Amino acid sequence: MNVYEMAMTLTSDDAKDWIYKGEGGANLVLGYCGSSPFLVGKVLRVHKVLRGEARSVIECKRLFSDCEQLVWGDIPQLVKSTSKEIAEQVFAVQVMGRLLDSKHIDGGVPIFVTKEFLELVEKNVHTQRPPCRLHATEVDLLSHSALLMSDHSVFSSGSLKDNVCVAVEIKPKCGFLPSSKFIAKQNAVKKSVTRFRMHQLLKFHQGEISQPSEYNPLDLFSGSREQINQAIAALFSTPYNNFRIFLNGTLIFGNLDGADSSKNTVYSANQSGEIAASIEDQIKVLIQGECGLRLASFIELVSEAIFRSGVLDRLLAVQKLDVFDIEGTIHVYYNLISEPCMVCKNLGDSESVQKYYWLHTLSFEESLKIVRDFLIAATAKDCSLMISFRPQQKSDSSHDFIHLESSKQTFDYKAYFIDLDIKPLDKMVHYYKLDQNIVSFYTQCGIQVNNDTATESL
Ligand SMILES: O=P(O)(O)O[C@@H]1[C@@H](OP(=O)(O)O)[C@H](OP(=O)(O)O)[C@H](O)[C@H](OP(=O)(O)O)[C@H]1OP(=O)(O)O
Ligand SMILES: Nc1ncnc2c1ncn2[C@@H]1O[C@H](COP(=O)(O)OP(=O)(O)OP(=O)(O)O)[C@@H](O)[C@H]1O
Ligand SMILES: [Zn+2]
Repeated sequence: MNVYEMAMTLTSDDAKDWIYKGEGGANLVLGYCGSSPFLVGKVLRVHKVLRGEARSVIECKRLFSDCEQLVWGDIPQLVKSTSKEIAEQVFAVQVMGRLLDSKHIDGGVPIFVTKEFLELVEKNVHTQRPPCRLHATEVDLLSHSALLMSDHSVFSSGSLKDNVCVAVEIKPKCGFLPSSKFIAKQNAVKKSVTRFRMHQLLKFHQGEISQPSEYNPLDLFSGSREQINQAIAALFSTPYNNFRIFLNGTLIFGNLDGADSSKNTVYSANQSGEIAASIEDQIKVLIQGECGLRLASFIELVSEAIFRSGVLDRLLAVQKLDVFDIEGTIHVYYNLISEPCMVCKNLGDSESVQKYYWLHTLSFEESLKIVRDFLIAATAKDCSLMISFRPQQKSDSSHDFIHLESSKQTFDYKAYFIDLDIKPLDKMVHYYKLDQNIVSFYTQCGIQVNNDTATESL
């Protein structure tokens, strides 16, 4: 059955029931505030386009290029998708769901939306959109559909009234150090300093953030309770677009936009104290205990959920499908598009030429697999994890749960990945250039590198 057949159409009359929830670079996310039982506890993910991007270009653009049809050819439903929303749903469920465990995936349901609905919604949320996002992007009024998903910032999407829920959203980014032999000698630092750390320093230099994040993805993915705890504590200090907390679906910590303002979210000692006190106060509906201890208990709860669920172990395994690193995969990409390799063209020494030559001898089938795995890994490096908690309800013990000794309470929890979008093949050159910029900035700055907690002299 076509997914649209069981769905519905949102028209101008429905627009008033959809409120601003958040947005990233590519999508605007709306929360439902109406009373339709089918929609309570749902969010709507609406596509955006770059402001001013020629409509005719978008209209003509096919969903998948010829080469992408080959890359994803063994998932017929994906390449035959008739809308971006269907492609997103199929990719999330059939590709990412199989790798990450379908229990943590919500593909959503594509539903029809009229142009008038999109226009009205865009107008209604206008004042809440962060200026930088508003300036750069607008709702794609030519979309005929949007993705309806469960709101993972609440525990149970059916009835919001019945219980208290605190949820965290974490964008963990890449959790391992690459070891590919195709990493050039001058870029060897990539094997000892995380991409996240180096990118933070570049963003700081470019004025995008006011201080590099204290968060270290290696801690979060370490599998050690103590290090996971450290990672969560660091996310509290510098949340940027990597960390948010919601109370009953409303943001209480971090920023909605995931863009400039959140990238500038650095708290002074005073502010940190005030914010910690405010969070302490707000989470008392979930966590019992003395004031001053509840936040630490909450961090312990989040860490324990990550530790016990193993959800990041799976994510890490998917990220590691990027075996060759972009420095190897970029050559293979040129095999696929049947164009002369722009990287080999600029190689100086014959040793490197020989090293990369091997990649150009791979068969088309082998090249397809390498690039495909790289793109899947790219999605896994950019997705977010939402974990929602509620006090355990005796009547319903079917959920995963955690007993927290510090507050002597038991909590149900659920973990879902969001933003499992397919990455376009034509982003490969961008990936290569950005990687080279990140690493060359780091090395040129004369940073003393011994390990990931290197002494930096910026
Ligand atoms: O390249 P990165 O690591 O900066 O990741 C981009 C993200 O930046 P950030 O996490 O802030 O560093 C970026 O996030 P922001 O827009 O900066 O919040 C997007 O997630 C982007 O993906 P897409 O182009 O929307 O599909 C992301 O692009 P991809 O690399 O995942 O394609
Ligand atoms: N199913 C959901 N439940 C609750 N909140 C959600 C859900 N999906 C998205 N959100 C909120 O909306 C924000 C933007 O969503 P999303 O990350 O999907 O946008 P995007 O444009 O694809 O992001 P990116 O810039 O990373 O590509 C998220 O950070 C999250 O706070
Ligand atoms: Zn090459």
